[in-house]
Amino acid sequence: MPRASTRVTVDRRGMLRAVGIHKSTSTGYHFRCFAPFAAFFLSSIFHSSNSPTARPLSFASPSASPYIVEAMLSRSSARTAQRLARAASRQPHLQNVSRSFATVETDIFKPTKFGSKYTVTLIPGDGIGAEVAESVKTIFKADSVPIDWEQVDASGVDSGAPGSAEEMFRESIASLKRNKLGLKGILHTPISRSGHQSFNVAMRQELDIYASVCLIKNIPGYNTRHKDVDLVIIRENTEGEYSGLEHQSVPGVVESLKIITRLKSERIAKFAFAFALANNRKKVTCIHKANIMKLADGLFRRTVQSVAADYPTIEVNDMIVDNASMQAVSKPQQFDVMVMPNLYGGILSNIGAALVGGPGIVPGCNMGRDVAVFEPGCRHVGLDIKGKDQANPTALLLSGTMLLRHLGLDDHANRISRAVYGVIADGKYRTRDMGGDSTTHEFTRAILDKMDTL
Ligand SMILES: NC(=O)C1=CN([C@@H]2O[C@H](COP(=O)(O)OP(=O)(O)OC[C@H]3O[C@@H](n4cnc5c(N)ncnc54)[C@H](O)[C@@H]3O)[C@@H](O)[C@H]2O)C=CC1
Ligand SMILES: O=C(O)CCC(=O)C(=O)O
Repeated sequence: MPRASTRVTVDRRGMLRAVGIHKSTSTGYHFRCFAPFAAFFLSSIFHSSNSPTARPLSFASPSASPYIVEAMLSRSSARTAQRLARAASRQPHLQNVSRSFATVETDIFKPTKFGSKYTVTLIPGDGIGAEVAESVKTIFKADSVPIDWEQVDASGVDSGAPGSAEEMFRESIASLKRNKLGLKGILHTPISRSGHQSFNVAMRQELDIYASVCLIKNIPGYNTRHKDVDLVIIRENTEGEYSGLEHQSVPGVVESLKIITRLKSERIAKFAFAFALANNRKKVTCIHKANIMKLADGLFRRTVQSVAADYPTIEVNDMIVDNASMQAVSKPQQFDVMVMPNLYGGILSNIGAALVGGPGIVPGCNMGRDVAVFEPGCRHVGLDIKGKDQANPTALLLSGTMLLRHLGLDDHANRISRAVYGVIADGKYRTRDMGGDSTTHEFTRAILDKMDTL
């Protein structure tokens, strides 16, 4: 039977490092296994520090892409990491040693792997989904990425066939439960049809992929109004305003329930602080509206503050969501990691996307205890440009490279992301949303050509 463990170490700079070891006791076959650490995905798409010595906890080798540093921890190893971080911060001598600290047996999940290939669920989604998913498949194939896609064409668009949308949705959930790992576009939710539940939301709730991570950072060579934007939006994904509990008390009076629980607030807060710690980020800002929703957002805010006490090395502050929106467009550089309830995350990830170039370039993921689903961080369907060969595939491609890193396939991730950034920096091929006139196909071709030169 395969067994897995995590070794957590503190390096000579006092940084925590975790290495997953997957052991097959029957074959004696050992390999480094990154992907199973789904419960805490700790990621920053670019190197977040100017200091050459300050490297975040990372599975990427020091020679990996200068842009990308990512790390993952299982739930239990993350807990251990937190404990060790506290211990290390109290014991200065630990900052100067490099030693193996602990071995933790974990309840890690195991993505499906046949032979040397992973099976990953691919849900292209509605609107531009098919086109950008095609771009990902083409580029991954060209780089011989060891992934077999299990594609499920779920859709929120009403096809008229009774039950078919629901059936495909159920199939996508089954596939994700089986494979533990997915790449997903966005499913449309008609505004006008009452009673039609959002499949996106239902999926996050059913799989309990509770932590949405949206990476907002300027792309080198693509200038927007603000420079040096580098912030991470961590959003509770399963409750809050998205609980879907609404009813009409009497005609003309609707009650819509926002659910905030201490348990879910605590786990998203822990995720945010563990993320900050692991990625050498300095500050966590709690976004809320506790001046008005004193009970709900008050609980969220208090919970974040109490979790913060376990992370003395990370600065913490909080900000009312209205002000945060204004601050984000006027002085986004003040933000580092931001943690918030569901709806505020939707709004701020849209503001964030606009700061750095739009929804077409912002990657993201949704992390749970058992399942990880990578999807564009700013979740747009793009029905208006469906089938027009105009979509920017960057957001899905970079979400895909995050997935590769999650699997420990750093070489593939580095090559692909370098090619994407390289093409954007060259400026010759850019899609319309970035001010160019390249089609999705031309942009994809340019990335393939760039990969040949790397
Ligand atoms: N309407 C829906 O069914 C859903 C809406 N949402 C939420 O609502 C927000 C807005 O959604 P919508 O109004 O449906 O936005 P949308 O899908 O209409 O997108 C807004 C604009 O951005 C463009 N765009 C988006 N992605 C692009 C890409 N990759 N390349 C080039 N252009 C791109 C679209 O063409 C469109 O002009 C989302 O951020 C999300 O938070 C989320 C899921 C489903
Ligand atoms: O699924 C939908 O229609 C909306 C969900 C949403 O707003 C989001 O994913 O941010």
